[in-house]
Amino acid sequence: MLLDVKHLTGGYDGVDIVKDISFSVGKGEVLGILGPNGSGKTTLLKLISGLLPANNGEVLLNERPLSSYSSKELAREIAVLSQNTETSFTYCVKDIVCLGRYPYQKGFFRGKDKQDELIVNEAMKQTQVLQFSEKYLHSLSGGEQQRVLLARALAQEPNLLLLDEPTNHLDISFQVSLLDSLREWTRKKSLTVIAILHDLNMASLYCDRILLLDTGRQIDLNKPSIVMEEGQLEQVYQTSLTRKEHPVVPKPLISLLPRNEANLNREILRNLTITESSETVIIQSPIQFKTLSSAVIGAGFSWESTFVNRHVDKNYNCDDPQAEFKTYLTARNIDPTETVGMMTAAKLEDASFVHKTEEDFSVFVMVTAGLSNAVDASRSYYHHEQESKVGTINTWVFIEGNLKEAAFVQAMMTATEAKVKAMHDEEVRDSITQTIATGTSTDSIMIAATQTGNDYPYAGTITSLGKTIGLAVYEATIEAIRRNKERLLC
Ligand SMILES: Nc1ncnc2c1ncn2[C@@H]1O[C@H](COP(=O)(O)OP(=O)(O)OP(=O)(O)O)[C@@H](O)[C@H]1O
Repeated sequence: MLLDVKHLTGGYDGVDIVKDISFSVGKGEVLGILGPNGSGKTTLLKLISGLLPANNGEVLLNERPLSSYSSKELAREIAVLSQNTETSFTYCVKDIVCLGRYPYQKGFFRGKDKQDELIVNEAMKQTQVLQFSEKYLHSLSGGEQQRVLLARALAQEPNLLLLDEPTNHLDISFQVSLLDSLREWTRKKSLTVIAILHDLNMASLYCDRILLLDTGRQIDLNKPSIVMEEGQLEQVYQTSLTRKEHPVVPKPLISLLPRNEANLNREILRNLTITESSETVIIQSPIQFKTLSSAVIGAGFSWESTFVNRHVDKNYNCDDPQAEFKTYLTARNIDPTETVGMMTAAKLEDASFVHKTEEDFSVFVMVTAGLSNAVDASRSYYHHEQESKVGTINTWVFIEGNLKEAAFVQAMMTATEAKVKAMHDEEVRDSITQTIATGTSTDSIMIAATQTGNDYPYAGTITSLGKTIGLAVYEATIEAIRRNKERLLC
């Protein structure tokens, strides 16, 4: 281990600020320190760097007590980028970065050699401050000063880099570039980084492990996916927040919840405006619903307030239906960025609507069913060619409640199972296999929740929410199927 911190306790004027902290950091690791204001993060960093003497416990660097290092020796091992940028410098940028080479100078009057020049240049290149070489530090912006001081720390060629809010003054591009560079240096040069970060998501994305502090105590030390547990962060920061997984990399992301967004909002389902014509069924809401859908517009998870089920001719064929649908919506003054849009060749006059109100929540379902393309999912393997027939069952489920993501997925399963049962009970058949169909080959579904009111972690078939979804979707699908059958008979 490069660094071992054992039962470290310390503070100011005999008052212990950080208490009994223990952890080890290996070569090439990035350790993030998180915690609320005043929780002791900077104090801990000062104790680790030797700037502040410990009242108890010890810090071992390369298995040697910190106190056994001379100050020059220590400067070759540890570089510190502290929170307050030193704007009082009257040196130019290059001279400041050169100060990073001081621990390597042997004689008092010995100047910089070629090696020093190369290292200083490289550090300035990596932090993108070469263009400021001849400028004075105080003439630069806060973010530029921050990068110059980081260049000085890098010029020190330390094994351990201690950073106190290194992204403080940086815009998002420099934040990402700095943290990307840190990651690269840890891999290539076995540099070890301990960084105090305030941005939970940056910590999640860039740290191997996170040390979480609260009132000077070690609350957790683990990888981000474990430390960044919703309840634990809410407790430590005394703030409402919610955790989601990053859409691209396997790391958690934290979103803050503004207080007024958490208000109860009952009766929303009764305030939906439904406009029906042969061309569209449009449902509009005064609030945005959180939706999970397989729609042409607004697929996946999103927040939407307008829901459009659009009739298209059975010969509708378009290379880019998404672009075409967006143009269609825009021409009708409907904002595609707040819309879930589905298409169907089914007659929209046959749409069925079912509303169920329970004590704690309500569910509203709309189904349109065209059946000519009905398929048995267990035997669709025997469909050799893509049939040209068009038929779609579009199912919309609106829920008044606060659903966890798992509940969205379960609501989708429950609604699908209810649809399949309706197909079974109405004996809708797959025209190729002649077995009972389970749906059509182009079915689409949407679960939309107000995210207000009671919490629903689950929506499986035996939960109170699942029971109501199952019944409402079943009834609506049966009705839509019967109307479609009647139309075919006429
Ligand atoms: N030089 C000092 N002398 C006395 N008390 C101090 C000194 N520096 C900090 N403190 C106190 O120690 C406590 C922890 O401060 P510290 O700066 O370590 O917290 P922090 O977690 O880094 O906070 P922040 O997120 O606000 O930067 C605070 O209550 C602070 O007032």
